[in-house]
Amino acid sequence: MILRRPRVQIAGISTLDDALACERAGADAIGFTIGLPSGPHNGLDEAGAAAIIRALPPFITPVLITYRVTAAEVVPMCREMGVNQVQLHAPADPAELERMRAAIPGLKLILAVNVTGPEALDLARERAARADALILDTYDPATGRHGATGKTHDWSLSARIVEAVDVPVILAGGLTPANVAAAIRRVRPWGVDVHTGVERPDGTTDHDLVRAFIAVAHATPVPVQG
Ligand SMILES: O=C(O)c1ccccc1N[C@@H]1O[C@H](COP(=O)(O)O)[C@@H](O)[C@H]1O
Repeated sequence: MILRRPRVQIAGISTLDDALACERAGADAIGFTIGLPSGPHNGLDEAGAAAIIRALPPFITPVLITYRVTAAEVVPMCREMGVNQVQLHAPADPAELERMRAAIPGLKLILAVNVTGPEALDLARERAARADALILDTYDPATGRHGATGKTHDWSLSARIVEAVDVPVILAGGLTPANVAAAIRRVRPWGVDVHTGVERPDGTTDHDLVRAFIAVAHATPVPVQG
């Protein structure tokens, strides 16, 4: 059995200092949340994200995380930010996904699946057919929200989704330095992603938590599928 370390994304990054701290800690990707119903995260817009991305060193991937789902909205955001990896957190029409692919060379589409129950399996299979990767996140019925809930979901369902689809699966939702090893061992995802679990109560990114999260994730290898 071939083992390798899971990929790690840190989401909700809004300053160059935080982005460089994630890179130094070994993050593979940095998620910039733009186009959310709740408005800019820490005031970050496309221009601010573009300035951070231009200042990054090589070998770390910037990702646009958004609820926007039309090519008319997403393509200009990608071009302004200089990204070709997009994480969509709302259902997108297949034709819109194709328009995005036609407009952004080398586009990687990461489609979110909210693991609300067994019905998530069929939804995951359906979305995997149009995605380059899936991200499994938590839906919080108390707020009607998903994304940055800081809450975990049923990892046994996430593990079943990993087994059921042929695309990389990223586990998200309530991960922290304290639970990420157990999550990786239970779900065996291609990667993990965290926002709330590495933030301070004031919403700023805690570099010590970032370093701890990445160190634990890297110390918990996963079997290579296929
Ligand atoms: O990060 C956000 O602010 C966000 C907002 C809306 C949709 C998705 C968002 N981010 C994604 O949510 C996961 C889980 O967040 P958490 O770790 O439970 O706080 C995060 O990893 C992002 O991919």
